[in-house]
Amino acid sequence: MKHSIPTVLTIAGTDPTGGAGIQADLKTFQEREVYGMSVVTSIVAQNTVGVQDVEHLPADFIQKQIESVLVDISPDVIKTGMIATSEMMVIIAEAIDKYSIPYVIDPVMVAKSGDHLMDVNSKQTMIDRLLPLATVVTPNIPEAEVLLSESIESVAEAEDAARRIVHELGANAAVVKGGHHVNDEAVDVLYDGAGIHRFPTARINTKHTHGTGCTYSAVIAAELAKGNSVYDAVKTAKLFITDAIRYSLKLGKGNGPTNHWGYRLQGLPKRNRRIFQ
Ligand SMILES: Nc1ncnc2c1ncn2[C@@H]1O[C@H](COP(=O)(O)OP(=O)(O)O)[C@@H](O)[C@H]1O
Ligand SMILES: Cc1ncc(COP(=O)(O)O)c(N)n1
Repeated sequence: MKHSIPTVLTIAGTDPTGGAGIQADLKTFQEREVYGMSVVTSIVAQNTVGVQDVEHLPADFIQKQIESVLVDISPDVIKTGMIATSEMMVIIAEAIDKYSIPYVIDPVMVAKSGDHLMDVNSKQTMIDRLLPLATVVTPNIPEAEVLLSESIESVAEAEDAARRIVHELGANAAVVKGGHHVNDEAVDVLYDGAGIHRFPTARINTKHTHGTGCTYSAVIAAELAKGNSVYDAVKTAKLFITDAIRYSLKLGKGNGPTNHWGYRLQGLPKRNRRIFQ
């Protein structure tokens, strides 16, 4: 730990409805009791229904924001979410490399609404420049399929994908998340370079999963900043996101946000939970 408290910097896009992106990351950092900082890559006009418009910040201004943070309060961990273009990826990779900071990459490509958040032509830059720097990469099934150019139909294939992302694409560890499997379990699989670990939970029947991936990777970044192992960080992230989905807030007209303090409700008497169910 570099400072009096663990510190994490997120570099990502925004969600004005507060369920995904930078806003979800900062709420999660606060819940995990690490000091959160943020650099905006793109300003997204979006809500629980979809993405209405996107304004990308110039890459050199993203670089300026990163430099402002890094020269002053150097984070224990950097997390990235939405990075729309190759140019942005190169600038971010250069900063992470220059300052040698542990790095969690959530390779955000398409929002739950189906809107594209990453230019499809920048996939190779993500693979060449960002993945080799990653302490952990957290693709969902469609993202792992794009990274590896292969389809994933089962948990065994997800395990294989996690291994390949480490051995062939150079990440230190990979978690392939199970939210997109069509079965009654949501199984995340971690390959940490030494072995495979499965994190299964029952699938919760809800449409309120906006920002699950952002929240999950933010927990991993927070736990790594505290000095925990990748295995323990993923275990905490899975517990945290399961309660965030279970106690979701039923906000919005579409796929609503999760409840970033849901895990605090575990163990409370049932009557105190009623408003969340
Ligand atoms: N309906 C669900 N029930 C339980 N867990 C879920 C559900 N949907 C997603 N998850 C969990 O939420 C986390 C994020 O997964 P996923 O939805 O695949 O990512 P993304 O938001 O990047 O698409 C994972 O831990 C996954 O297992
Ligand atoms: C700025 C930003 N970053 C990421 C997501 C993905 O969120 P989801 O988990 O709903 O796919 C998003 N909707 N907006």
